[in-house]
Amino acid sequence: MPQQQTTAPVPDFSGLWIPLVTPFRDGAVDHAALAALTRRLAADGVAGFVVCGSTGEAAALDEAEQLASLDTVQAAAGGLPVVMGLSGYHLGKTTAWVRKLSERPLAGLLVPAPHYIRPSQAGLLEWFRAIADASTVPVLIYDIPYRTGATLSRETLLALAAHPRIQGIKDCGGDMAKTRALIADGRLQVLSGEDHQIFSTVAEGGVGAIAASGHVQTKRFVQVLRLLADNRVAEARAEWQPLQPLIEMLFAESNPGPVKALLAHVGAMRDELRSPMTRASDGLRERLVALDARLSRP
Ligand SMILES: O=C(O)C1=N[C@H](C(=O)O)C[C@H](O)C1
Repeated sequence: MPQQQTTAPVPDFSGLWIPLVTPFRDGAVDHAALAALTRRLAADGVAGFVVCGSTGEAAALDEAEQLASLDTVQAAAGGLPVVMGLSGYHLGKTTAWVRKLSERPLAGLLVPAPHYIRPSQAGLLEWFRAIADASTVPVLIYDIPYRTGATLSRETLLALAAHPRIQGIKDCGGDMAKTRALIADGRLQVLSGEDHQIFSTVAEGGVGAIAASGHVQTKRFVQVLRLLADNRVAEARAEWQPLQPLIEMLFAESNPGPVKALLAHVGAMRDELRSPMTRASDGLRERLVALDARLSRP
């Protein structure tokens, strides 16, 4: 009798993933706007969605709001995969949340190092292993030292790559040598988490990006990644170069203020954030609107 196959298929995290903003209306999550945004992005060719990333202002959402946002996105995503972001620094509470989220049909969990407490590399190994053990869905490491205060070393990341549930990394580490080592190692799917590094990371062998800027000019971002996947580097560069000033402007003030300002300008949502995150300044909004209009001309 043939042996039963027990190895889970390797999930595919390639392409452009959107870490969705959370639209608000008069202080509450605007589910109608979130669903409409998800449907538009799916039609524009994105590979999947991240709910409750940093761009989603997850820190300002309670658990019920996070789960309701996830439900809205999963219902509107047209079958595209959805990853859920989480964060914390209390291991017991975080693993309990991971177990609860694992009951959902998720493509993965996006997990940063615990913020504020700055554990050792051994402590970081324990954190990610405990979370991956608690999860029944794939885990993507969210390496973002400038937000968490904890730097994951190359050795730690390579050790974590041995865990069967840890399948990828959203790389905001700011260390191209580390990025290259992970790509060369080949066990983790490397996604750029820094919008201005999408081209270089994917050209060097990364599989894709999780990029807030992809909320706007979506088809162009999708096209850059498709061309790179086809090794059409010169054509990809021609699509990529006009996007760079846009990315610069979208991060000139705290994300997601600028991207929400632009989405509000086209009527996709209200220009509303939860404190302490704030709206983009009027000057930046005007410059963004003008640049987006120029990029939208055929
Ligand atoms: O929400 C995310 O995931 C992203 N976060 C980065 C940030 O920390 O601002 C930016 C990236 O585009 C996506």
